Amino acid sequence: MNYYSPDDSHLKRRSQRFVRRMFIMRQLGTMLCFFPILSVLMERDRGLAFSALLFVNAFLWPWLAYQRALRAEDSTATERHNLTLDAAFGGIWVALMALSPLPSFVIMAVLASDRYAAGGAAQLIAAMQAFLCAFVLVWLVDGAGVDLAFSTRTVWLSLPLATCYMLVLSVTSYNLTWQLRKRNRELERIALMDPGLGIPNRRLFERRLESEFLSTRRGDSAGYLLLIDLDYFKSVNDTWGHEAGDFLLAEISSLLRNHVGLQDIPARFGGDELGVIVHHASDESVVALAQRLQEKIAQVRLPASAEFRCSVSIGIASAAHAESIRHWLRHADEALYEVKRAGRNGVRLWQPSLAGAA
Ligand SMILES: Nc1nc2c(ncn2[C@@H]2O[C@H](COP(=O)(O)OP(=O)(O)OP(=O)(O)O)[C@@H](O)[C@H]2O)c(=O)[nH]1
Repeated sequence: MNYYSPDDSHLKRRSQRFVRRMFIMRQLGTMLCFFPILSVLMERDRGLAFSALLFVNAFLWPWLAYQRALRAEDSTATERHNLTLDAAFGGIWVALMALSPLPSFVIMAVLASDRYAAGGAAQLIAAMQAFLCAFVLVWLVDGAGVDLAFSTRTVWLSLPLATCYMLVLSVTSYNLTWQLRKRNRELERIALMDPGLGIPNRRLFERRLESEFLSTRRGDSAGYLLLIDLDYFKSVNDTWGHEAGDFLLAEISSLLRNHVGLQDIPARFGGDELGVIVHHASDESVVALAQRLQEKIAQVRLPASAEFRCSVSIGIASAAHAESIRHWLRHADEALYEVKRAGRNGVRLWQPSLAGAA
């Protein structure tokens, strides 16, 4: 089962948003088309019946299409069908205008860009087919007239359609892109943060590790890596339960967030192991920072036990001594191993003499 696929209610909400957006665009489009088409129909003396039909298409059809899509089992598919019907109606009006060039081309441009924005190439092709079928049919039945003259009034009445509609379409498309970008950023944040601890996860940590390593290599900073491992954490779980273990990890993470420098990055390295990338430090200052963290962590208490004392082992390595990120990580691990080996609850800075310790 794919746990990440959207559920039915989510899909329904998304469909309804699409239908509402299309309703607004359709209302605006048909209203702006109404005036230039009416102008041409009047110039060609098409009679009241066509004007009435145009009125229905411009002002009633958007409501009918909206209700039809909203009530449908599959709103998105019905709305796509509505979009194709719009194109067919467009073809009918272009035929009845005897291809009057200005309104016809503006209507075709609006239909094409709108269909493409709503449903990509598939929607555009379906719309073009519907447009051409309706156009050819009505045009032939209507006597295949071609009237290339148009009045100044028709020109003026076509301008709002050519300008306003395109502007609204661009704004709508931009807003959608912006929302998508915002959602992507949120998804990326979720993918790179540890949900329980509110600090970066190992994936983000490794990315930052790389940029810190390169920055140290360039001489822009002096990066250090702290690997922090909780001592006897298994016994915390065994004695006070997994929830107490989670609580402890969360307390220590929030403590790291609050006590490392603004440019330093705390993260969950995995399991009960945490890490901090220190952006710029010296051997003395980084050891002092690790000891301060150790003291703070020792003050953390479990709600279930006042006697409980927490201790951590911290291995430190400088990026300057490493040839690669892998080496840097290994050095920190070797330093941590040394602390564990020496009885835990300590801080150790990697030195070349420790190479191969772990
Ligand atoms: N509560 C809780 N426990 C976790 C989590 N992740 C890992 N653990 C537990 O952390 C324990 C780590 O155990 P070990 O690697 O043996 O380490 P330790 O008991 O701390 O022993 P030393 O590191 O040698 O001092 C395991 O029992 C894991 O189940 C977590 O997110 N929450």
